[in-house]
Amino acid sequence: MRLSVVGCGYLGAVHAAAMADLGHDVVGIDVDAGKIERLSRGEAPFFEPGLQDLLHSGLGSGRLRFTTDPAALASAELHFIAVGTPQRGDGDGADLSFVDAAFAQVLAHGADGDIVVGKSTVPVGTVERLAASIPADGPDLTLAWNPEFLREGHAVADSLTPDRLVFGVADGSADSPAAAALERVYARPLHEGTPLIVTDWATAELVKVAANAFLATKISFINAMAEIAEVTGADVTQLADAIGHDARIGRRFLNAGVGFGGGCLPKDIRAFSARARELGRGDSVRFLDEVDTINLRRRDRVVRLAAELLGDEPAGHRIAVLGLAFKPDSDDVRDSPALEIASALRAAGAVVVAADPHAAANARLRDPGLRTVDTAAEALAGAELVILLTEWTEFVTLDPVAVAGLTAERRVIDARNALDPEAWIRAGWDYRGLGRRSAAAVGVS
Ligand SMILES: NC(=O)C1=CN([C@@H]2O[C@H](COP(=O)(O)OP(=O)(O)OC[C@H]3O[C@@H](n4cnc5c(N)ncnc54)[C@H](O)[C@@H]3O)[C@@H](O)[C@H]2O)C=CC1
Ligand SMILES: O=C(O)[C@H]1O[C@H](OP(=O)(O)OP(=O)(O)OC[C@H]2O[C@@H](n3ccc(=O)[nH]c3=O)[C@H](O)[C@@H]2O)[C@H](O)[C@@H](O)[C@@H]1O
Repeated sequence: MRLSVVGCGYLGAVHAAAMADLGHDVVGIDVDAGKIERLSRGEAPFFEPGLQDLLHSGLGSGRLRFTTDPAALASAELHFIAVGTPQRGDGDGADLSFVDAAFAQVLAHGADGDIVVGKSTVPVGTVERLAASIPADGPDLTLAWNPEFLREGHAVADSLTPDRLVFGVADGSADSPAAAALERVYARPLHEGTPLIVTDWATAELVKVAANAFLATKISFINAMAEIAEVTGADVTQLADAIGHDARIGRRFLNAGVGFGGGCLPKDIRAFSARARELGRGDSVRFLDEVDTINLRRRDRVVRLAAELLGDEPAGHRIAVLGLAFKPDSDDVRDSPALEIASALRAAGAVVVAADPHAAANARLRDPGLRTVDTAAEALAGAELVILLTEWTEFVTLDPVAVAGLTAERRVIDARNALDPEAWIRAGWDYRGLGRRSAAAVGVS
């Protein structure tokens, strides 16, 4: 099929390349000329494992191209909208101006019979509003919403072999032309057995925010347990292992630490709450405000713990920060707990030296005064405190014996509970996890 993807960011660039891999003719459109230039050269504009190869094969096949020209929409019969829906500057709700602008472009360049498929995460009711906005003399477009569940760092596999597909169509019927068109788009994964749910617009919109709200809740739940563990001497990692063996609970997304960040979970739960309030159902998801509060409290906890370990005054002390991205295998620093903590410690006067394999440049764009270095060893040199904030493999596999010689003091905060406490304690470190058992209780002398 002939497809367009409007918006080529973390979601759209991967989606465009994945659609070409599924055998479609795809044009990716973005207003950012620099991004389009890099994509057209086969260069991923952000770090995402496997994306570069997927781009190369798409461009090489002749089935994938990128442009800033919205007139290219005319070459496609089905248009994916993958632009951003960030938190509004003046409140918790989603800023839909990019979605509206992208839809206006499709209206301007699309043709009768075209199908518009939203992938951006939007508040429930958005599709209905867009459909109602089509002018009487506009093209006869059909709207569908196909929410995306990819995870950064796993985006290629998640796009090529999703764990489920959700098609939201006007009448909620699998027999509708829009559902049939989407079945052709996703013929390969559907043939491979990917579960499909065809539903109405509102359910499809809600599925997406409900999924992210559930994941965020799971993380804040375990972080709340970490807070209790901290005052009782219990160990939250063992607690997570123990409850996670119950298949009804499951161990995934029960890693306590510094909490969730990124361009999605934080803004999506806030937008969901804001939308529920608009609908007069704020009470139904009020717990999400608590989920947000618990999450943000974990960042403060790390800043306070750092101060405590440095004699209550971080000013002037050298701190090695390992990790700036909101999660490993990504260069994304949007609402990154790691970056926020590094910046807060700097603001408190600490001499912060940070390392991240891929996110340092993005971090410096947001905090230009932040000192970054290329390797963990450089960050650790002379440090009085080490804080692990993003669990990149190269950080969690550091040898505590070998790196002990680099730092001025052997103090480490494992803000992701990703290190082996016993190994670090045995190597002479004052190890602090978040909600993990203390050195004495681990039984290491
Ligand atoms: N990043 C992720 O892992 C996922 C994101 N989502 C959702 O997908 C949407 C996009 O998210 P990201 O890709 O992370 O955002 P992003 O900010 O990385 O990408 C958005 C892109 O849209 C472009 N854009 C804005 N207005 C445009 C227009 N009128 N025409 C063409 N391009 C335009 C921007 O230049 C930018 O490149 C959001 O709603 C997000 O919640 C959903 C699932 C996963
Ligand atoms: O809507 C989106 O954009 C996406 O948001 C998340 O994906 P992503 O933000 O890429 O990353 P996650 O793997 O979900 O991690 C989110 C945050 O939670 C944190 N996290 C995750 C798991 C955990 O156990 N503990 C924990 O603190 C991570 O460090 C990270 O900061 C969802 O997992 C995707 O399904 C969804 O498509």
